[in-house]
Amino acid sequence: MDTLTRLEKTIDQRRKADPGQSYVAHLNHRGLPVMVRKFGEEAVETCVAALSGSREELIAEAADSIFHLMVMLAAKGVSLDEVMYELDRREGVSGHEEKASRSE
Ligand SMILES: N=c1c2ncn([C@@H]3O[C@H](COP(=O)(O)OP(=O)(O)OP(=O)(O)O)[C@@H](O)[C@H]3O)c2ncn1[C@@H]1O[C@H](COP(=O)(O)O)[C@@H](O)[C@H]1O
Repeated sequence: MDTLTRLEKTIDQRRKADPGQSYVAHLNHRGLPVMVRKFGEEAVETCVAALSGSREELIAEAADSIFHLMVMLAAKGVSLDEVMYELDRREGVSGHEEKASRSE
């Protein structure tokens, strides 16, 4: 099992755990707006690290962003498979091509 699949399973198992024992449960207990805000904060911190941080800081912030994105997706009932399916669907379609097809 790959890292993201294992993380998705762990997040699913911890969602309803004791918020005092589990950070995932703590976020779920606080609700969707907090999860969304945390993801937004981590995404901005990733941008800051990309512009002015070290390579190690960028890796750490990227990991925080992915973790918080996955917590938010789980709360919305969206699976990793669905996101991977969407990426697979786009495979081989140039971003330029896709954008042009939208303006037709
Ligand atoms: N991958 C992660 C992971 N990445 C980041 N974080 C936590 O995300 C938080 C982000 O840092 P912040 O400083 O922004 O948060 P904070 O200020 O401490 O918290 P807030 O009060 O603002 O919510 C930190 O507490 C990190 O420890 C993670 N917490 C958990 N996981 C995974 O989730 C699993 C389940 O965790 P628990 O639910 O805690 O058992 C773990 O085994 C890990 O695999």
